[in-house]
Amino acid sequence: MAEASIRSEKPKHIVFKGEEELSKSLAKYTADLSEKFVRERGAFTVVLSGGSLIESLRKLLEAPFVDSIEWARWHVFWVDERVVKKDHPDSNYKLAFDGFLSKVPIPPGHVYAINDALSPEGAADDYEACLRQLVKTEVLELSKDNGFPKFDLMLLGMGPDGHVASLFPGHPLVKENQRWVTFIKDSPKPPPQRITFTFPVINSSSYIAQVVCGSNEAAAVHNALGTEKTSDPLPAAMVTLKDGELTWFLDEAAASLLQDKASL
Ligand SMILES: O=C1O[C@H](COP(=O)(O)O)[C@@H](O)[C@H](O)[C@H]1O
Repeated sequence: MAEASIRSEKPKHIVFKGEEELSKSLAKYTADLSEKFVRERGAFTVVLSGGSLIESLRKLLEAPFVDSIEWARWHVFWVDERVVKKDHPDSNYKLAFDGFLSKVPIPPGHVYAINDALSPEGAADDYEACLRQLVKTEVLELSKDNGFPKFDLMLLGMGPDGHVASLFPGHPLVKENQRWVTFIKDSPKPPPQRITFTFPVINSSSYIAQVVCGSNEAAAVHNALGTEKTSDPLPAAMVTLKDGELTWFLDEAAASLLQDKASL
């Protein structure tokens, strides 16, 4: 089992006056990384969350980003997905498709949704097999450090309880350290059946933007960005990159309980 990651220092965090400013900055950050990875290796592997994150990506759909990004080089994945049909209101794929993916020319073959005909176990196995195939075709790289897939950018949200992906506080899945993709049938947040990337995959990323807005999340942000040692950290506090860059994008409401909350 993985040890609970304890940070020695606070990760980088940027506080914005409001969600509008955050969204603009997130678009530039994402576009700059797209340009870097397309130049360096001809592809950009991007992992999306569900929830409010998708709305915060809206500025990518506007000038100058929408015209300058090489969308054809993007490969899009989900850090977690609800095991429902792709046209179900709870589907993270549907949320991203309706609000973002249907508005940009990413080739449909580069959008890796789950197989919604399978059980949670089957869908997790199938998604992991898909990732392994993409390693063979060199779309996806492996971490030299631990052999887990290394995505270029993960765009993560966080729930008010401090969960990330479908990794919930106190749930044994936070300790999974073998699988790339696993499943949960008792998610405390509905719907109960989901698949999720595991922490070794999340923590092998090159870049992570942890995007959090609103006062409902303020206590979890305060907890997760603290450096106090605890044997039972929030999942959001377990996002930690040894060989990558983690940046928290916060609005003033989400940062309201932090001491250093000077905003841009
Ligand atoms: O259930 C989920 O919740 C989290 C957080 O969502 P938010 O609406 O509070 O931002 C999300 O990141 C995850 O992908 C989703 O499945």
